[in-house]
Amino acid sequence: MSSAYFQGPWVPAADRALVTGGSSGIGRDIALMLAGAGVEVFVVGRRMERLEAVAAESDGSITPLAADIRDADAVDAAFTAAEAEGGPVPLLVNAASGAFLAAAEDISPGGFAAVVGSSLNGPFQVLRRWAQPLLGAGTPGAAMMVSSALAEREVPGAAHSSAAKAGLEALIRSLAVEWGPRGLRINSLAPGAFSTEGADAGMWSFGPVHDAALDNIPLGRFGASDELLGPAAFLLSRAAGYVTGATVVVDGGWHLSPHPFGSVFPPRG
Ligand SMILES: CCC/C=C/C(=O)SCCNC(=O)CCNC(=O)[C@H](O)C(C)(C)COP(=O)([O-])OP(=O)([O-])OC[C@H]1O[C@@H](n2cnc3c(N)ncnc32)[C@H](O)[C@@H]1OP(=O)([O-])[O-]
Ligand SMILES: NC(=O)C1=CN([C@@H]2O[C@H](COP(=O)(O)OP(=O)(O)OC[C@H]3O[C@@H](n4cnc5c(N)ncnc54)[C@H](OP(=O)(O)O)[C@@H]3O)[C@@H](O)[C@H]2O)C=CC1
Repeated sequence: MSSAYFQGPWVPAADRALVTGGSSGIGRDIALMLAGAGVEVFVVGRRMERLEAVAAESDGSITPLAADIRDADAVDAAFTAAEAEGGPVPLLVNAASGAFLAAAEDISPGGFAAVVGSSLNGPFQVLRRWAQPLLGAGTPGAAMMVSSALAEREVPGAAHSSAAKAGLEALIRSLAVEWGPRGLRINSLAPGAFSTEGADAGMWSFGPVHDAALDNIPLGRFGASDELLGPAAFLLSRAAGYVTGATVVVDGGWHLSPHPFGSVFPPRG
């Protein structure tokens, strides 16, 4: 991944970063972008072999750390490992999350908990554990949480995910206020529809939802992965030094659509 995203004032705000969800899709692209700009990166995900594959694409600057972000002890162990040599990690990207398409009445308590766990509770554990040593040491830092362009919209077929992402946005605003005076910036990057390994196997694998999304994006197409990298680089750079509690929406205008997910879910026979 090119370091060209970081130029001029868009210098990474620090030289060490932890990226959850760094083994696939959006998180992987961001991890490789940071590594290409000379940042030491720790990638976190559940499956070690996929993390190792991303690390192998770097020049040794990416270190894989396996953890499920829903497991507070595993999150603590990952940060402890990342902090072992260089101390608190000033840059955080949380891209890990999971969702599946289902009619609301078919979402079991376990299914709801799995999605909210990976999209709200887990990200909170990650943010809290990231912040604790920085706050203790008085070291500045910047976090970018990957939310969703539809966090404040209706998303039939993904009620659990949209509720969790709305909660994540609210969480970010509160933490930006609590931690801002102590040197931490917390923002969110809100993607619209992007083709990734996980989303293609999930959300976008159901043709009617894929097509309804496409029909409702004002710019008329899904986003290209490199179209997220510039906004991500900005939020993680010194150029964003006065930006906190903000959401940068990168969605071709999708959130402005009257019915962003259409009305095709649940399927009506
Ligand atoms: C606008 C778009 C916004 C967001 C987009 C994206 O996020 S794109 C990002 C795309 N990337 C990803 O999404 C990342 C990969 N995705 C994931 O990791 C999974 O979607 C996950 C979140 C369910 C993981 O949870 P896990 O490891 O704990 O998995 P588990 O197998 O142990 O199941 C736990 C519970 O969930 C239930 N359940 C599971 N699937 C379905 C289903 N299809 N149908 C119904 N239910 C389902 C399962 O039955 C069980 O409930 P039970 O039996 O206890 O009542
Ligand atoms: N693609 C899209 O159209 C959209 C994506 N988003 C958001 O963008 C982010 C990235 O999504 P995308 O790249 O598409 O998804 P992918 O499924 O391709 O990547 C998800 C990554 O998160 C990791 N992950 C998932 N669950 C956990 C967990 N519980 N603990 C630790 N790691 C986990 C996965 O690794 P592993 O499975 O090995 O754990 C993988 O590295 C997510 O927050 C998603 O909600 C938002 C709107 C639209």
